[in-house]
Amino acid sequence: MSQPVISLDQVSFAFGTEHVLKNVSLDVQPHEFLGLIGPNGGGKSTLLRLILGLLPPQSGEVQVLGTSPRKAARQLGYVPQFARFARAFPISVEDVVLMGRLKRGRMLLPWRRRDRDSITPTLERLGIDHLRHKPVDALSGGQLQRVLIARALAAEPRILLLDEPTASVDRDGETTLFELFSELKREMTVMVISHDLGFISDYVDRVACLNKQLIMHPTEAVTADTINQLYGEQVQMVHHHH
Ligand SMILES: Nc1ncnc2c1ncn2[C@@H]1O[C@H](COP(=O)(O)OP(=O)(O)OP(=O)(O)O)[C@@H](O)[C@H]1O
Repeated sequence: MSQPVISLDQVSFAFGTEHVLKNVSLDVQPHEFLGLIGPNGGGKSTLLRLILGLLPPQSGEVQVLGTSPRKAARQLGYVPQFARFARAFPISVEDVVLMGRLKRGRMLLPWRRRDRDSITPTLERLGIDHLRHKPVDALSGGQLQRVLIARALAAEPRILLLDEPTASVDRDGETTLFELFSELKREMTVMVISHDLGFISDYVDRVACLNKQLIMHPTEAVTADTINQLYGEQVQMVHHHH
């Protein structure tokens, strides 16, 4: 097996006295598509923030691409939870996506024509090229989520981390996006937080179930019973037919 691109070894984390992650160990392989599920408050977003180097573990070790999360930060694409993105800025879709290119560290403001052209394939891939000049505060929730995904991809990351990227997207849109994530795994490693196990199990290679502690499952081994025993009824377990 090749060197994991994300490796957590016995990681624990608490906010004050509230223990959020307990002895979490996880290895994610190159080009793996991993689903992360678990109840509200189970620690999923916190785990992503540790991988991003935004929070330090209190004990244990996090390694990303064989180094510290901070050193690997430029190689990471992050799509934050939609609700956490303040969108009351008078800037266009194009500007938000170009912000992703800034991370590559080879761009100079103001944007040149070449810079603007460079994001066209990404906008087309997400089906949002026609929205390019719209202000982001005029977008629907689903459109904004696509813009945030395009911004992360514009940085040409080796690892893409997505925190509930389809929360505001309708079922057809969700299918389209998960088909895109499946395609992207040829180019990068993809890790996605979701509440909808029944849906994601058609796409992901493995499922990590997190409720302070983390348990890994091959996708086909996760049943409604396992989920209900571990996490109660909060995770949807509906199988969808495409
Ligand atoms: N900045 C913070 N300060 C204090 N406590 C926090 C902070 N961020 C998160 N928490 C707490 O840590 C716990 C885990 O939160 P986290 O956001 O990681 O869960 P989650 O699994 O992503 O939940 P959800 O499915 O609701 O998004 C929660 O109890 C939350 O209240």
